Amino acid sequence: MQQVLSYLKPYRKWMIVAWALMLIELLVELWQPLLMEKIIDDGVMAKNLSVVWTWGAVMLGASLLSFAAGIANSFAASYVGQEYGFAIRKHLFEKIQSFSFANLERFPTASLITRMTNDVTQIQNMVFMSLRIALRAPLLVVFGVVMSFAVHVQLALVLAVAVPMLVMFLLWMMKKAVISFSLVQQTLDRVNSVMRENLAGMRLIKAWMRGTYEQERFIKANETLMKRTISVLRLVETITPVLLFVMNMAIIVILFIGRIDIQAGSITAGQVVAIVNYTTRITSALSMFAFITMAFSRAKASSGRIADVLSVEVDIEDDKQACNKAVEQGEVRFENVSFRYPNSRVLVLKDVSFVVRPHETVAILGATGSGKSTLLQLIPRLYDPVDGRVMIDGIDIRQMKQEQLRASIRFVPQEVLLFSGTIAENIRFGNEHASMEEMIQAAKHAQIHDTIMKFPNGYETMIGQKGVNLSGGQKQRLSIARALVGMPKILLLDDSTSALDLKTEAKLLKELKWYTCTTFIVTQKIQTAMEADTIFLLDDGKLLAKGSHDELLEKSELYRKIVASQLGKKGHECYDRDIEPWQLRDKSSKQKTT
Ligand SMILES: Nc1ncnc2c1ncn2[C@@H]1O[C@H](COP(=O)(O)OP(=O)(O)OP(=O)(O)O)[C@@H](O)[C@H]1O
Repeated sequence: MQQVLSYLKPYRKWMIVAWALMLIELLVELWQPLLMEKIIDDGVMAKNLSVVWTWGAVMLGASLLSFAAGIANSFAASYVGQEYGFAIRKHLFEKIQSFSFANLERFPTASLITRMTNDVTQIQNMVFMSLRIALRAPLLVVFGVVMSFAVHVQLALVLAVAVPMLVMFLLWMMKKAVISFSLVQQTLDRVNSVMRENLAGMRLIKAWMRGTYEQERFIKANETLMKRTISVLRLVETITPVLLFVMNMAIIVILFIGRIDIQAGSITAGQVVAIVNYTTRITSALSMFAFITMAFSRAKASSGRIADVLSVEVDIEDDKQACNKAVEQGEVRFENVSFRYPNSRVLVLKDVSFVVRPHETVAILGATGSGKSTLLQLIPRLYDPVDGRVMIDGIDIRQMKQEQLRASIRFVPQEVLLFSGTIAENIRFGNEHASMEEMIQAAKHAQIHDTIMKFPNGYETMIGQKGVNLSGGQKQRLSIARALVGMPKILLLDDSTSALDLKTEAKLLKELKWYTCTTFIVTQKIQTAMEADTIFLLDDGKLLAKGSHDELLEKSELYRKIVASQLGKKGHECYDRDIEPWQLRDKSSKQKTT
């Protein structure tokens, strides 16, 4: 809570103003029963109309002052609440942006969204309440009892018994409510997560007719949320009836004793009315506790969840002495690199060592799950190895500024992610300063320019969320264009040409030679690998073999098997470099069918 509340510091002045206004309201409220006492005893009972008029006017003026202070306090409280919410959301967003992949994996996306929206709103509400009623209510209770003693000690004793009992009861309820509200919040996360998965996978759900299953999943999550919310509301809703019962009993006792004392002449009617008035004001202040309890319990649960995000130690940060040098050559060296994902004990890369010279093209082949994507992700330092080191241009990348490192690398992940916006905006995501010519050039090299020109609005064509209105191959080529426009020193293509036909892919790979960058291409296709200068053969996280196509045919049994399984030919026949790779596939498939 303390960490989250520390963001209130810049609004201290406004908070003081709000509390000062609240104090004016409180003072008027505490003064009013005394004014009533005066009007009743010196005016009504003494039949002195001028006292009634004079003190009635004072009471009216005090009420107007309290009303104005209340409105001004509301404005100040809303201002602080909104500004504070804005600041926390901003800090949360910045913190999440600084997360490494490993940090991100700790929090489900839906949970981060709930924390940034619903949890921040809960804290905002608490701040508003703290400035508006949360402090006023307890002060009113304490000073209400004190003032009652000032009016009449014997009658005030009734309040001195009832109020502490109720306060104890409220504290006990608050403790229980905090636990229940944190459960509600977790269930809300679950509902958000089911909804998010459902919306993201709607096409698959419809195509596979899994609507009923999804509906049941949602109903289950929604039902749990409803039940938990009802149970916590029931808890909180018992507060007001208990409160009213005890305070009404207190009023009956005060009136009973008051009647006897009036007859005995030890108290005036005005004093009894004043004490009853304090009692009703204390009751209303205590009943605010139900709302305050609710708001504080929710805010406590929410602040814990927000603090969880804010206090995450970002595990990939720039070293203080990190060099601020851009990548110049693009030489990539792995020295005995081993890696396991933070949430796993299994080594995914095992003692991998290699050097890739600047401007060389490397194809990475290997079975699914052999660690190809993982190897690529270590180059822009999305994760740090558990052993060994990754070096670029002779510098350990942990000694480089991440901004410099990543500015020179363009990573095209396996799963294409496009943003809603125009095609031009999506390509410029790779280089916001790219001119139209540079953009077209990148699109041409990525073999997507002609397709774009066929769209009625060309480069201004709007792309739907995640590129829904594009084919798989179009999306892949667009994401490659986006990488090329950044003129990278190191280009990482993670199976990014899998949806392309062999002819288009071969053209694209040829155009890549125009770029003076070191290129890593993860692929499952032997024809793609054959285009590279060097092929890495990964097997179960180990770099089993490396070399050119010819060298691997000679020295690797596994490579020969892959070649034979894909091309339907004996390895040595693939030496025939007059045949374009896509022709090789066509030829082999024809052979198979004849
Ligand atoms: N974020 C992660 N957390 C834990 N384990 C992971 C994570 N990502 C991948 N793995 C595991 O690491 C291993 C290597 O995965 P990787 O994605 O690098 O394989 P790959 O060779 O690229 O596979 P594919 O060809 O299917 O894409 C797999 O066993 C996978 O289950």
